[in-house]
Amino acid sequence: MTTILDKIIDKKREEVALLKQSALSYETDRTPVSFYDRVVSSKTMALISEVKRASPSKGDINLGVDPVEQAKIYADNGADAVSVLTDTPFFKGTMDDLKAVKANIPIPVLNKDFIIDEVQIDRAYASGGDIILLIAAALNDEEMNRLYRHSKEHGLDVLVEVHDEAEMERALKMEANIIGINNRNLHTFETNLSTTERLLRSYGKENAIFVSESGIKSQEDAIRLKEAGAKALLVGETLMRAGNVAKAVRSLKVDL
Ligand SMILES: O=P(O)(O)OC[C@@H](O)[C@@H](O)c1c[nH]c2ccccc12
Repeated sequence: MTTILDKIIDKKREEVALLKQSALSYETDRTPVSFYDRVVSSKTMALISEVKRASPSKGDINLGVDPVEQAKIYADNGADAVSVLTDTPFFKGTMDDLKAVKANIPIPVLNKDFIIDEVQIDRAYASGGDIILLIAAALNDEEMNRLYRHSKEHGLDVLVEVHDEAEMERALKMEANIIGINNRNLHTFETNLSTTERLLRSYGKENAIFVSESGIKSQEDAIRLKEAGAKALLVGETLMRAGNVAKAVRSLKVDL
């Protein structure tokens, strides 16, 4: 069965091939801002708030958004990082969104994309990204390790995303220090917060920061995930649709 994730990755291979042909060189020298350090010393549950115009599961979410204005509201109201979706064909985001956001906020920025090659990491680094996403469901062990090391060589934090026990084992084996538990199954799009609860019952004592991702709507959800052992949340759609974004951000910042 070809799933949406397979389709996205196929398309991403074309994009990467073009990117390599364009032979841009991404030499820059900057020191990324650490999300890990910020979370380790935080007394509240950390919040990664996302700029997401559209998605394959929800269609158009908020096409009129100004990414910079949205990110500023996030940062001003206590978000610990801003995630910017940069995939264009499926999420209607761009690398320019990431650059613009980075230029306007002091907190770390996550380049949310389907990373399959070093060239994307170099581009993220040069564009101001501080955190890279590596999705276990889209990469084998060799790829994950290689891309993880490449990111670390640039001083980038890496969020390793898992959805089940087997992927969690792989993330722990490579000693990922930030592990995202995606409540959404990227093959079927089903979202269930009990995914975080189940995985943290088995692995919550392991030495990593656990981020619960997707499908988070309310302060009750945040508290439930805190009780499960998550130290951070990744929230997109709820914030992109909120009538009062500032208030929505503040309501998701709960004490640990
Ligand atoms: O909009 P939500 O349900 O709050 O989800 C945010 C984030 O977790 C989601 O965008 C996401 C998690 N992992 C991904 C991987 C690729 C693209 C998107 C994602």
